[in-house]
Amino acid sequence: MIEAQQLTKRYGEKTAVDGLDFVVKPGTVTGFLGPNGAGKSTTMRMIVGLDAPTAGSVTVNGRPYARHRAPLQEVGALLEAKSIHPGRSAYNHLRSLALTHGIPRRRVDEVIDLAGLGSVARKRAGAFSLGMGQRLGIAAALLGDPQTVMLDEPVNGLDPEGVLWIRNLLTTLAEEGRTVFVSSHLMSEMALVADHLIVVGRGRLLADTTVRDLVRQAGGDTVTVKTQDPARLREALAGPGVDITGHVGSEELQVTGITAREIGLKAAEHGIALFELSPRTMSLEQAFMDLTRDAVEYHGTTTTAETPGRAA
Ligand SMILES: Nc1ncnc2c1ncn2[C@@H]1O[C@H](COP(=O)(O)OP(=O)(O)OP(=O)(O)O)[C@@H](O)[C@H]1O
Repeated sequence: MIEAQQLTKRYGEKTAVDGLDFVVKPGTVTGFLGPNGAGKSTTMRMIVGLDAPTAGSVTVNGRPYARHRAPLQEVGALLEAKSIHPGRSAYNHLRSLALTHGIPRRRVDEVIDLAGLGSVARKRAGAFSLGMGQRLGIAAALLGDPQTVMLDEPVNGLDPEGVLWIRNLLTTLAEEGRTVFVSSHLMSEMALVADHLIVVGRGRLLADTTVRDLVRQAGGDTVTVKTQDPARLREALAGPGVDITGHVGSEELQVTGITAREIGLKAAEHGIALFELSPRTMSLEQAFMDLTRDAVEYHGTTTTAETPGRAA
């Protein structure tokens, strides 16, 4: 559990985080969303004591991070700043972290496997691709088997397989009852993995809601599903508030009132093959953009500068 109360950080004139109140609960994936410069990384740094709040407070499992006797076993964090010696192997990096925190050696092997680093664990971390670096960072975050896991933009630099791996990992960690807090500036990514969303803009709280409610507010909770067995899928998904339409004989259904994730899980539970599962993400992105429009620090422009003509 992470609890922020009137959490504030000022850098000189700049207020990066402005009176944030929120609670991140265990057993679910909470997405921390906001446009660039919204204050997500600053908030996360304060959660693990890398930055001190100017005002307010933030606790992890009831205490400020620094007051925990074994913080690595309490909170595992992947923050953007990497502190890995480039000449050291992934294995040695994790091994030394484990040694200094009283974590048994077998846990190092476990997280190496978990992060899919087995084949490169003995190579120099300095030669790692961005994606491998992310995996190593996540392995380090999980080393202490922490109850709370916090990841800042974890899918950055990952290939599609890595993105899928992260999604499954986050869901599994939440299912194990852990608190999972993950930042992103991509609504579409969060919609696939998070149950709850905390949205910030210019350091302020803009929304603290479920993905489902946000989508519903935006009127965009229709999911297109293509399946081998539409009749059985209809039966499996039927429930209060769920509406399913589709042409007779067609493999395609339009489903409202239930998320794509829930549809996927139900289909898997009933052993029904799906060929397509697409939430109407445009309206989700739109909901996010509407929410954060006034809070975006750096607006792009659609007018491009004139390119100087080439001399004939
Ligand atoms: N050390 C610092 N000194 C001065 N200003 C800072 C510092 N760190 C962050 N800021 C400013 O605080 C604001 C919030 O930054 P932060 O990195 O927390 O945002 P973010 O939501 O994580 O953004 P991004 O998605 O781009 O990573 C920005 O305007 C940033 O320029």
